[in-house]
Amino acid sequence: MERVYIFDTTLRDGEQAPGFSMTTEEKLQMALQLARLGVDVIEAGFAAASKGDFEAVKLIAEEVKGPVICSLARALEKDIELAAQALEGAERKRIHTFIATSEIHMKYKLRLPPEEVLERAEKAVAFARRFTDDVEFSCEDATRSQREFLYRIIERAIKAGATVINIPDTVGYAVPEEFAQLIEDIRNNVPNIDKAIISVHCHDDLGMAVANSLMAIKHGARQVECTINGIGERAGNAALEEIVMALKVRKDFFGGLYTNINTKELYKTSRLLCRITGSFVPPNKAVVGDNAFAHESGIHQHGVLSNPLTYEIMSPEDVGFPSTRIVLGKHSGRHALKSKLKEMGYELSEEEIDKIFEKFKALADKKKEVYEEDLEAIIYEEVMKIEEEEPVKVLHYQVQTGDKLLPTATVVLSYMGEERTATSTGNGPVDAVIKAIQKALGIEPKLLDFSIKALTPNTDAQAESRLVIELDGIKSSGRGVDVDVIKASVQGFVDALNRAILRKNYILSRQRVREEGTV
Ligand SMILES: CC(=O)SCCNC(=O)CCNC(=O)[C@H](O)C(C)(C)COP(=O)(O)OP(=O)(O)OC[C@H]1O[C@@H](n2cnc3c(N)ncnc32)[C@H](O)[C@@H]1OP(=O)(O)O
Ligand SMILES: CC(C)C(=O)C(=O)O
Ligand SMILES: [Mg+2]
Repeated sequence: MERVYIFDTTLRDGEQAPGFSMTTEEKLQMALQLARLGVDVIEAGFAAASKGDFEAVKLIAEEVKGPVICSLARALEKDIELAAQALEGAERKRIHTFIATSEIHMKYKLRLPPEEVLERAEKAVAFARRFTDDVEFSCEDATRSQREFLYRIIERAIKAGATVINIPDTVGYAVPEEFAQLIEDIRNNVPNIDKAIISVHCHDDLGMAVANSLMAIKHGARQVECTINGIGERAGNAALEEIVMALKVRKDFFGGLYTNINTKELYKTSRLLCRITGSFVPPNKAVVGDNAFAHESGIHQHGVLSNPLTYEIMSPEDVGFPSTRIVLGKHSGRHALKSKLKEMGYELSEEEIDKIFEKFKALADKKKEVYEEDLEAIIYEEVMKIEEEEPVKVLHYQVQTGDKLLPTATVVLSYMGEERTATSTGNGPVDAVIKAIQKALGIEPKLLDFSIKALTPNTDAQAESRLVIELDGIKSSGRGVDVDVIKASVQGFVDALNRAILRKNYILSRQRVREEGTV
């Protein structure tokens, strides 16, 4: 078994993408999570970039234990000195210095002849070695560089003391077979290559960053540079979660290679980054997207309900994803519907299910997803043939809140026609009003999920609340919409409560019928 080192550059290359800048505190929070995830190296930033980035690298170096902490630096003494200063407090530190090696970069960007680039690379590595014996050297734009020149600069960098040689596909130009050949060629043509670890750093401009990284690993690279959710310059870097899970799921193909990543932390890490940057991954994103373990079509749902392995090559638990999600929509079938109804507590005859299925399909043709509330409406109408009166009705509520006030709410509601009043405080206005409703009813349902979102991007937008609660073992969901977020939350909570109470009554009446043997 051979280890592949995971070098995370979310906080350096990832942060370079427009809209992904993080504050020092946010970078620290992310670095602590990366340490829990088990990455081997955290590239915490580019100390010479700004005072803020210097502070972030310094704070991470002092606070985060476990991984090697690294700072990027140009092949310049001033950059390397700043990197070394920022890293002083680290348990283990690495300086990562780089210079471009392609003709186009050397000619137009650096305006330096190749021999001068060779000299600078060598000097930079030797200078960095004064501060640490862990020095990484990158040949920027390696995939568009001349092979012979690459071999020479790598050899010189290793002689000068580089312990890791990174081969970046800076502009995402390579294709997997060609990139694998480049790694093979470096292994075969750089005489002292055995004294350094080969690393790769791929960009996704043509959507091949992960494929290129994996092929390089297959051909001898033992460090891979990547980012959470694949964030990074332009189209991004290779996604950490995809590389790690590919190595794990396809260990048959990758021949005994392993990483030290605790894959159960992957989803949490991805979501933390989304929350910090305010940028969410697309639903179809591999490994961590909302739909990565969701199934809407009937044939797939039937398969997954019988055995998840029919349509899932990894389990949601493996990556810390909440669970497989069976989504009811127009492509769903009877098996999924039956399973959902059972989960909701309804045990219905085949004839009843047929009726519900017909109505469900008709509804699904009109809307994207059919929720529990929609199914319940069909059940009440088609099976129970009742128009239930809502057991709980909020008649009036009042909330006091402010930056120097303890949020307090008073609620007047009716429960089965009986008027009740209660007052409660809470962490915020929504918490206070929900606690007051619970107090008035003398119940404490568990709040399993609560989200509130604006339906349009204006300050006067309608807010939509969605809640899932559990009352006496019965799970139910509710929804509320209003321009006032507190009112939308109250509506959603009461909606979920009413559904739970009605469902409980239904289950009890069915039980009674079964016990008495009458209809
Ligand atoms: C592929 C990559 O991801 S590389 C990393 C990219 N990341 C960043 O650039 C983020 C941080 N960067 C910054 O904050 C700024 O660019 C700084 C502070 C580093 C430099 O800012 P400035 O001094 O104003 O220079 P500016 O960014 O305009 O130009 C870059 C300079 O660095 C030089 N340079 C670029 N790469 C290197 C290198 N590896 N080694 C030495 N010099 C380099 C360029 O030739 C140019 O030099 P010049 O000013 O003599 O023309
Ligand atoms: C600094 C280097 C490693 C880089 O980010 C790139 O070449 O893409
Ligand atoms: Mg890069």
